[in-house]
Amino acid sequence: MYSLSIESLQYSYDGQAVIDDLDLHVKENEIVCLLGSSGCGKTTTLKAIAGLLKPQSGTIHIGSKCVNGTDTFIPPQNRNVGMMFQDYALFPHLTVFQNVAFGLSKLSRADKQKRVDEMLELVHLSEFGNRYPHELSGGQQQRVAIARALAYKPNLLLLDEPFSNIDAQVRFQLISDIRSIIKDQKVSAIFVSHSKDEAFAFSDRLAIMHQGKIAQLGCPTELFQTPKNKVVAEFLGQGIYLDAKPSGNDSFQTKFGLVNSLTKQPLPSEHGKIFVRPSNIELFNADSGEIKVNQERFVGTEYLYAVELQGQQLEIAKPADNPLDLSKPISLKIKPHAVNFFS
Ligand SMILES: Nc1ncnc2c1ncn2[C@@H]1O[C@H](COP(=O)(O)OP(=O)(O)OP(=O)(O)O)[C@@H](O)[C@H]1O
Repeated sequence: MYSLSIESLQYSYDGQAVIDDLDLHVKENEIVCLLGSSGCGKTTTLKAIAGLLKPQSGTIHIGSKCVNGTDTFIPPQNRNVGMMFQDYALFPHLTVFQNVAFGLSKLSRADKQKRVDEMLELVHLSEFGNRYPHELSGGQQQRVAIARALAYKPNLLLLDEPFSNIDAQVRFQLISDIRSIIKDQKVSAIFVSHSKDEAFAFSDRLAIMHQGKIAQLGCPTELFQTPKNKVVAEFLGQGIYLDAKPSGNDSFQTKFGLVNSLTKQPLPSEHGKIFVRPSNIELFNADSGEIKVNQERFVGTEYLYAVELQGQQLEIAKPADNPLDLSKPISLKIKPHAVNFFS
């Protein structure tokens, strides 16, 4: 069974479709990231799941329970969904203990104490129960927010850009900590982000959103190696398109030589384009070569060389201990990789 199933969801603001026939299925104990550019409908999707807005059509099931359908609309407080947002929204006038206890009014005093103690221990803040939010660091506040969201044992956790206010130096440690906490608690979660680095670190599968739809759902390697379309390929990182003609079922003839693919697939015989990321291109000094470097940049462990290939700009790295000699001819080769071909 899925912990969340969304089918044919439609939502418009003032007649303008923002979610357009969206389908999404999240497995039990799975963390899925909704990843996409600004305005593609990520937050609106979360709000529809939480019941903070009412979609015009489509169905949403949380576990086996229908929370949104033709004749059904379960209000947010009855969906058993935990939420955690960018600004943490801790109550400033309540202590850490009181913040975590906030949603537990139905429990007896002793059960409440036990549950909050468990939660604070889980997020390593047992010593901080009497502090107020302003007496905590950003990362500690975020851990209180996760403790509060998990305290009443939600079936599903919704996280909207929860790490964007956290200092970059501690962000990835916090992401790893919160991921472990969610996995320990065996809760499914939907996480909204702009950042693919955060998404890779935090989630099991990524749903790339584009114009109100899921363009593709899969684990990071699957999306990288077999993007269904150009939107997905480009969203996951910089690259360029090169004219290419398939040759056999695992190589492509390009202006820069034969490119071997590590994945075999039936290919059409006509020309198309391959999407090549800078990491798949190697620059080197040769006896002859036509590659012109427009700019060289030293960034510590490597040099970045700005080049133009078939009218497209990109930066290609070389290790700092093996730089190019710009006074000599430069050539390139495209390394064997899982080639993305588009007809
Ligand atoms: N209350 C509203 N009234 C009208 N339009 C809205 C409203 N809220 C959002 N929108 C529009 O709906 C679209 C989707 O917004 P949404 O907040 O879901 O995007 P998002 O993918 O979460 O963006 P971001 O990454 O910038 O937070 C945007 O074009 C936005 O301008």
